[in-house]
Amino acid sequence: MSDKVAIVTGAGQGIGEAIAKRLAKDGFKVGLVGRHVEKVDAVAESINAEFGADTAFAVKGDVSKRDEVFTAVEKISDKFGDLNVIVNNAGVAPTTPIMEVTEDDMEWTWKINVDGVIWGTQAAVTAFKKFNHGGKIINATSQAGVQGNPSLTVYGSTKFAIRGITQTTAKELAASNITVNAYAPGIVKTPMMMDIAHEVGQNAGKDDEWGMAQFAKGIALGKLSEPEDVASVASFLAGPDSNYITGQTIIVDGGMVFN
Ligand SMILES: NC(=O)c1ccc[n+]([C@@H]2O[C@H](COP(=O)([O-])OP(=O)(O)OC[C@H]3O[C@@H](n4cnc5c(N)ncnc54)[C@H](O)[C@@H]3O)[C@@H](O)[C@H]2O)c1
Ligand SMILES: CC(=O)[C@H](C)O
Repeated sequence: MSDKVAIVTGAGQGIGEAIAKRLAKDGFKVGLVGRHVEKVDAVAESINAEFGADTAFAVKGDVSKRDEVFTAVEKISDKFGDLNVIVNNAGVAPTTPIMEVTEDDMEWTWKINVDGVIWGTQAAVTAFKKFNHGGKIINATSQAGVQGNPSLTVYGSTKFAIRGITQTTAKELAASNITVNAYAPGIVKTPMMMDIAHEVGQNAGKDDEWGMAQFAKGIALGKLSEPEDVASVASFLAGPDSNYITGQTIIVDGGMVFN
């Protein structure tokens, strides 16, 4: 059981929702941050119904905007009186065949996926120091940040970048008793992945199932993961058993953990 406080960004659906629910089950107070406040409110309500009122608290915030991230972290840490873990989960994944990449694709995707990790890290470290203790930073990369995926150059470049940020910040923050790690899911059944499968299928004149198969066959087990599989790794990284692990990326593929 934990009496600690965690924040999860992009917690309105998919992997972020699963992580928020798992950390609540682990005993955390959970702050949920999302662009669409009605979605994170709904997840917070379901968590409070299951784990007790005031377990979860939702705040609107766009992770690409530094001020909104700091405001969200301040609101949540003020509400619960502490902060111990942040999960920089929010992300977007446009399908971008290399010859179709635009400047907007690059700016939009990097501002959310990469800037969002930087702002979440800065805001969390600011809170850890305010409460005079260390903490844990957990970033969302991807198998697409470990191996190149065709049609995902822009997205994949952000996920490779997040692995690098995880390593650099882990070294910078170790002296402050702050660990930084990342989870790298394989192919997980979420709206993001369904959208990619649809786009890839459409681009090839095929159906969504064909599009999904283009990714699953490239993954070690060729199996799809559930958001809860990823949440189990986030639970480990948020808990005390991972206190001496930092700068690492844990691959979650087909419901199994690889490294
Ligand atoms: N689904 C997969 O197969 C898969 C695999 C590997 C990695 N990932 C990563 O896991 C994370 C979650 O993915 P998912 O599949 O649950 O995605 P999803 O699209 O289903 O959910 C992402 C959530 O993030 C939110 N979000 C997007 N931009 C935001 C912003 N600017 N500010 C705040 N919230 C924002 C969305 O509203 C959504 O609720 C992402 O970082 C993704 O790159 C997903
Ligand atoms: C294709 C993939 O790995 C996800 C979206 O990160």
